[in-house]
Amino acid sequence: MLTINLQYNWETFHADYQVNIAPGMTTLLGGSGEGKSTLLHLLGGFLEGRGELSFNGDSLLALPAYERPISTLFQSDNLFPQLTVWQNVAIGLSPSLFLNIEQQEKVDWALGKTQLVDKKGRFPQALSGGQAQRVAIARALVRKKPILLLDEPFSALDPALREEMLYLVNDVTQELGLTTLLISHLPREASLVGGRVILIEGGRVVAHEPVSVLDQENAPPLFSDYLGASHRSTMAPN
Ligand SMILES: Nc1ncnc2c1ncn2[C@@H]1O[C@H](COP(=O)(O)OP(=O)(O)OP(=O)(O)O)[C@@H](O)[C@H]1O
Repeated sequence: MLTINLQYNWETFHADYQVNIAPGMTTLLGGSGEGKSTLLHLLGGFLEGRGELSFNGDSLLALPAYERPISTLFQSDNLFPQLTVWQNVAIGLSPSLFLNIEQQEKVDWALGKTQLVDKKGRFPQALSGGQAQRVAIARALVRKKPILLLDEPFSALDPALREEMLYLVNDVTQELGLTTLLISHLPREASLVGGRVILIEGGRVVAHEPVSVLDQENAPPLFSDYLGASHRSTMAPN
């Protein structure tokens, strides 16, 4: 269980997040500027918050980002351009890139899981956007950190590929028992991956429900307000 009680002040924006997150998929929904990324950055250790943050009873707040049991995938810039696909994954296990046999097998396993075996000698500039994000997922997989944070990593991809990535994330979350948090602007992405949804407004967690509430005729009021707005925006061309 990920236990969050975190405060952070931007100049004019005061965030105060209180929520407990169980293993599995959780999608963070909310309008632009309501505080979704701030929460992910606090969890990842990229912003220094006050309060409490613990995972299965162990406090994480004093740990620097690289010592937290967390992998983060950003929208882009997840790869090292001078390293091959294989090396970009291997660096998740060893910064020196000297891997023992067991570690090499893990890299091959992650490349298999993300269907990149035939791309392992390529450099990032020779990959499509979807392939590049699969490499980033493969690296997160070999690190075997129990918490995975996804800050809209697939928003630049076309809808079909985005769906494929979300299925992959969901698969590995279930298979490895991860606690995965995904920021999305699209409620249907939450429905696609299942699990739970959190609604963020004004720097607070204002609702935390099973994803099925999104499909209900009468969703809880806060969600129906949000869905009213986002249903219109999802009608816009992609
Ligand atoms: N670098 C910054 N400097 C000052 N204020 C910031 C900064 N980043 C965010 N904020 C403030 O924090 C609020 C929440 O920002 P955040 O990026 O967490 O929202 P978000 O829900 O992820 O938005 P979006 O969906 O547009 O990415 C913003 O409305 C803004 O007031």
